[in-house]
Amino acid sequence: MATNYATVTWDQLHRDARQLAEILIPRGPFKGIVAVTRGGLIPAAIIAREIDCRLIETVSVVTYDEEEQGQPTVLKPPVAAGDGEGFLIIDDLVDSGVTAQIVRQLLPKALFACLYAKPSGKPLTDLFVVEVPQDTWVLFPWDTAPLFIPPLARKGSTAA
Ligand SMILES: O=P(O)(O)OC[C@H]1O[C@H](OP(=O)(O)OP(=O)(O)O)[C@H](O)[C@@H]1O
Ligand SMILES: Nc1nc2[nH]cnc2c(=O)[nH]1
Ligand SMILES: [Mg+2]
Repeated sequence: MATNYATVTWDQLHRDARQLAEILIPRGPFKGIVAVTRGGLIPAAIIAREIDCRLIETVSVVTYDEEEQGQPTVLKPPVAAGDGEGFLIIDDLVDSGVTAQIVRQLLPKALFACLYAKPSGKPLTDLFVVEVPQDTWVLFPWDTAPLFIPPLARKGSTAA
């Protein structure tokens, strides 16, 4: 389990994805985007809109169950992207870098970009927006929901 948590809101994610799109434009144009599902799907959709790219392929890699890291499994290969030449790979984040390494092996000629990078995964990315400490678990907007919390003054009160 992580020691710390960092919550990313929809607004923040949108801003970070637009910032990544801005630094990607001079590296393009791209034939298409390969989104690493599931986490890369929403960032890829935002970036596709900004860089004006309509061809989206997916690669599905399952590595985590909740916060538990397991053996990575490729559920769907990115067949439409060939060896990756001219393609851009988008994921939400790199943590250990295992997922990025597998995707890079499948698409050796593609550019790999993500929004957030922890130190272990950083060397596996070509571009990212924000570095996150290794001991921090990023909570994406799709992982969370607003929750009622009682006012501080009522803390410890037995009243509902
Ligand atoms: O660098 P790593 O240690 O490999 O971790 C990063 C990967 O972990 C998460 O995916 P996850 O396996 O949880 O699947 P999901 O995207 O379908 O939620 C995240 O979306 C990255 O793809
Ligand atoms: N949501 C989420 N998924 C991950 N998969 C690997 N690391 C992380 C993380 O920090 N947050
Ligand atoms: Mg993922």
